[in-house]
Amino acid sequence: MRMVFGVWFCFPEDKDQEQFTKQLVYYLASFAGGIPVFVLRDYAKDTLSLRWRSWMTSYYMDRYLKNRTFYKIQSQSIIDNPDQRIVDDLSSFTGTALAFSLTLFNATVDLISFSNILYGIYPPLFLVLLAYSLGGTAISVFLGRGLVTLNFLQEKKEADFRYGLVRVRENAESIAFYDGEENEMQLLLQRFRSAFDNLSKLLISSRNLDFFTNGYRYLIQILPAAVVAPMYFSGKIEFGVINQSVSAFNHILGDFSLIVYQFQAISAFSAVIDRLGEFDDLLTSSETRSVSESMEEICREFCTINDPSMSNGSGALTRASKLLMIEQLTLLTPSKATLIRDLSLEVCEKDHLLITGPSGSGKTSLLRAIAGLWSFGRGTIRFYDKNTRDALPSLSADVASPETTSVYDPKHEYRKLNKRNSRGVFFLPQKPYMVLGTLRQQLLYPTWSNDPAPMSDSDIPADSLSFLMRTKDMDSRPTKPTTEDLVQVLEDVRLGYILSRFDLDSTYEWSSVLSVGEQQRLAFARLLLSRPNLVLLDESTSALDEANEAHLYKLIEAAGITYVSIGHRRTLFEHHRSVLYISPVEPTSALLNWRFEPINNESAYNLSKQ
Ligand SMILES: Nc1ncnc2c1ncn2[C@@H]1O[C@H](COP(=O)(O)OP(=O)(O)OP(=O)(O)O)[C@@H](O)[C@H]1O
Repeated sequence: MRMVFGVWFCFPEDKDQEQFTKQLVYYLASFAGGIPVFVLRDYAKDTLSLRWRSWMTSYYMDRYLKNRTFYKIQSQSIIDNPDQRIVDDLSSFTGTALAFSLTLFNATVDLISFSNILYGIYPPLFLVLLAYSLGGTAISVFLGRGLVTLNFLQEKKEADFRYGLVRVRENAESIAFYDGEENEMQLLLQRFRSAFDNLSKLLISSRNLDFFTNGYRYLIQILPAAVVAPMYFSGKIEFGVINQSVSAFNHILGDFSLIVYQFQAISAFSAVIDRLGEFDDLLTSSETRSVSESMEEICREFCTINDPSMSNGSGALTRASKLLMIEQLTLLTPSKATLIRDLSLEVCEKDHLLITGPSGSGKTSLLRAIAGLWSFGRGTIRFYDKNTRDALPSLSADVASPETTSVYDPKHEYRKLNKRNSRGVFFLPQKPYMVLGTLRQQLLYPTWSNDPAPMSDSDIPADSLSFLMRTKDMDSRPTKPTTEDLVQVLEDVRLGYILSRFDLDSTYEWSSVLSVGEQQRLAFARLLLSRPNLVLLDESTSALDEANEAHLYKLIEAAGITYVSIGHRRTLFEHHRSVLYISPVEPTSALLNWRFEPINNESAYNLSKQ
């Protein structure tokens, strides 16, 4: 704005008052017209930036959460702080990219307008200015070359420090029990110091660059007056032309020196682009790998068998009741040590299996492989979905896999469906996971979200962004449990009493306000609501007393859910039909390190003694 009005409003040196008044009116009129234009331009820029950021955030989150990329990044420590890249980097990328584009556009318009003026007054001045700014740009790029790396590191270190503080918040109770404040303080200070040291280096580099930038900016200021003044004294030009040339010179200098003046902002922007580029490459490679799933050495297959096959004699019936088959499965650690060798087994309906063995023998890794979270090894894991949509008692859910197409192929009995997950299988991890939200949301997780009934397009507010209004795929969701169902299931898992303390719709930090045993019972409540065909339980009752453990196992058995549990407790044997005992692999032996046995009182006793 200053740029536009500054040149128009100058005093006429011949004391022509009429001309002065005319210019004053022009000035005020442009001022009145210009203000809304400039304010609305900034508003439009910020709104566009916000919308762009919203779209990019939703796009990146989608890819981050797809194909379990978030899990791979975390478990293999592939890149640092993906959360910071999604929150801060995307925000500054969209904001800065638009601001730079606008600055570039303004500079181009400015350059075109003022080049004519300056070139008309004295062409060599224009050429000197061009040479000066090109030289200045080259020197500032040379002096500031380390700034991109320093900015990159600064982003990382700040994010590491913030993550350290988040971990203290998340693990407040454990830290308080350990009296670990001093250690935490040291660890956090170490992270902060690292950010501080890097920032100090960044400030020194910026200061050095500033010496040059300021010298560059002010050294040349005298040039236009020095060159043009002799022309005025010799009467070749009028007095106002000196002002005009100085002003035009400064404008063109600013336009040509965009890189010099904005170097620090540009280097910070480059660091953001580097971090986002790294993240984007990782997400793309994860997507490509999931497309070529057949390349994975541990092959997971999902098969659907049609109901008609169940009536084709007893053989077909046996086959139809199969839920899970593992063939020749060898599990390795990332460092290629063998955990489990050539495991083959099958789990049929109601054939509840207990997996046991010493700590570190690979039980959880086996469950991870079944869930598709562990890819080190080889072999086949096959899930069967009988498509028995109405075979289970209907508390509230219909769990037959909605993603599969029921296909009966008489030649092969089943067909590979190449999908990553099946709604017929549910996993309860060792550590109960409580989502952020209400008690109702805890219970509905992960099958339903707490959104209201299906939204039609007309329900979506006109100004909302469609990509932020995501709901779960309606067709694939079983019927949502009612409030009565939720209360009933809490009673079933003996958690009814918490309703006197918390409302179903109250929000708390549930992992802090519920005991671990209560959280485990809540996880069973989720399971009962979802009613899968098969559940894999990883020490999911470890925090419970024996009476509650027995009660929960009876509940899921009565609900028709087949379960595979990992556990060490002797009491677990009575709830299972067979046991898989895994022992640590002997590096020098080629023998199998597992044993599969039906459970009877004697074997239960012997195995529990090992
Ligand atoms: N992400 C990983 N990277 C490297 N090694 C791992 C990883 N996860 C597990 N391991 C190793 O694999 C081995 C088996 O781990 P796993 O968690 O399957 O044991 P587990 O039998 O379930 O033990 P526990 O009974 O103590 O829970 C362990 O030695 C463990 O250190």
